[in-house]
Amino acid sequence: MSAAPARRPADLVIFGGTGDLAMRKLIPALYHCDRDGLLPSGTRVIAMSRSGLGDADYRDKVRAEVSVPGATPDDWRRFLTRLHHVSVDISAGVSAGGTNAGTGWDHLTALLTGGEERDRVFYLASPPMTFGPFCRGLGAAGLVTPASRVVLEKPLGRDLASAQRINDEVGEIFSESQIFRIDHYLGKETVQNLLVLRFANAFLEPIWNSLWIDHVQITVAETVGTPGRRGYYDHAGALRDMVQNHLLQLLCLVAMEPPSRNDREAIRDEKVKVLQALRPISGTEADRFTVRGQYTAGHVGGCAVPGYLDEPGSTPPTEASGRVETFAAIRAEVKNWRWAGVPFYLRTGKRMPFRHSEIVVRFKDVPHSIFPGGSPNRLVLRLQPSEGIELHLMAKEPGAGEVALRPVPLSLSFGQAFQGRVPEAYERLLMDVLTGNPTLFMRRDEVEAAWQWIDPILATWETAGTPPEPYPAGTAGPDGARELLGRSGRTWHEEEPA
Ligand SMILES: NC(=O)C1=CN([C@@H]2O[C@H](COP(=O)(O)OP(=O)(O)OC[C@H]3O[C@@H](n4cnc5c(N)ncnc54)[C@H](OP(=O)(O)O)[C@@H]3O)[C@@H](O)[C@H]2O)C=CC1
Ligand SMILES: O=C1O[C@H](COP(=O)(O)O)[C@@H](O)[C@H](O)[C@H]1O
Repeated sequence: MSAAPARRPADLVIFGGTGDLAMRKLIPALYHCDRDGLLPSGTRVIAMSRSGLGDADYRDKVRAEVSVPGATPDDWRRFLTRLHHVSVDISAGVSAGGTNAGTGWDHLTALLTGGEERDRVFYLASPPMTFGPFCRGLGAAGLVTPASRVVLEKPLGRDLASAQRINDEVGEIFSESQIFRIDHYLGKETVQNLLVLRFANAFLEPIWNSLWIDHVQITVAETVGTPGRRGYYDHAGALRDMVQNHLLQLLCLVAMEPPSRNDREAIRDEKVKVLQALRPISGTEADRFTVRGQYTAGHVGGCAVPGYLDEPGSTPPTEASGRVETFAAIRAEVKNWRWAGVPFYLRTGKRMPFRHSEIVVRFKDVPHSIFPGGSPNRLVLRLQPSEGIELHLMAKEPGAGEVALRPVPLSLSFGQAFQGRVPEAYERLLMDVLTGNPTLFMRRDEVEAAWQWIDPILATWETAGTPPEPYPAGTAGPDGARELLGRSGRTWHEEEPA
């Protein structure tokens, strides 16, 4: 495991500790950190929600709902003793000066201020509109010290204006160096490896530009739908949930200039420049260069699944549910010297036929072909389900007679090359927060530059008055996504010869 162990015990307060993110990702990641000996003794995880659970109820809930392959009873026992739960309703507010008896804030204060001194990390795994009130609550309760840190989950806000408002509200309580804006894609091994591939190998840089590269495809396809998440997803959609953050971060890492140092500010400076160079897409261009879809009933992995509108959710579908996109595809362009004229095709969707996330860099045709057939080289960076890199080269099919060409992949599988379990992104990132390393987190200007580009697309979609194109669950998205590339004679990677 590459993460550094924490040196001092900490209190990690997870606001939203009963939610989907906490139960599916954060708690399993913390379990692994604990099992790998990275959490000093005395480190506690304090979950917060309105649920009214006590410590014992919360531990039972975690044990019943969280599954960790290979977990042992002893490891569970030790880990569970670290868990606590505090009930609080953020909408009830908090008042300064200790008049919060019975609100949950007094309970949190007692937990954090009694006993040995620990680092304090506040992880906001709750809807973004609760971030400001929660930080105000912490400030009023006097719980923020100069060494405290706060982690903000994505998407930060719904648009540029709300992101700025939340950043301002959080900034009233925490300084920028205390704020860790998380995008868990930056904690994935292959994503970090992209920087190493580009900047620790000499051969790629000379061809990493519009002279050699025809286009780039970035795909994050999921088989999961959104059961139980309607309350969140109806107000988010794929553009806010996935493109504004994960896909744009991937695009930045592919397109950025070489930073002068492996240093958090140098890397973040280069990413911001890419976001600022994105060609704006609005009005009629949004119709030409973007596609949105919503899944209907279908089959995924041989099982029948309902459409988005029939997903069981905490709330019944509304008019907003009919307009929300579960699939988005965009033809983006980075307007600078290196990338002039190179389309970056971004695509993400729920209920796709396979879970696969990848970046495909498609090179240009050879300038003069002396063999029949053949196809351009492709560099494929696989993020999920297994992580690895493939370089598709042209090779001659064995045999006499006329030369026949076939693309053959040179493959590197991280699982095979590096023995042992590859840590989940959240393990790495949680340890970075606990040890105070912000390199893989987003700076305020990055998040806001991303919204600046997303906003006009959102505005066009919201005023369009047309619903997203339907696509059956288990298919590769609406027809429009194929047409987005097809207009230029290109095809999505999975439709090219293997
Ligand atoms: N789920 C995922 O895979 C990912 C989610 N995220 C982000 O994480 C955040 C949470 O998402 P998710 O876990 O899916 O959402 P959920 O709706 O599943 O969970 C929300 C959590 O916040 C608590 N909460 C909500 N409102 C209040 C309130 N007023 N006072 C106190 N507690 C409150 C809820 O508890 P209760 O209702 O009991 O009070 C619950 O614990 C979102 O910002 C999302 O974008 C980011 C990456 C991945
Ligand atoms: O941030 C989010 O990410 C998950 C997908 O994460 P992955 O690591 O499993 O690829 C997505 O399902 C969720 O909707 C979104 O909020």
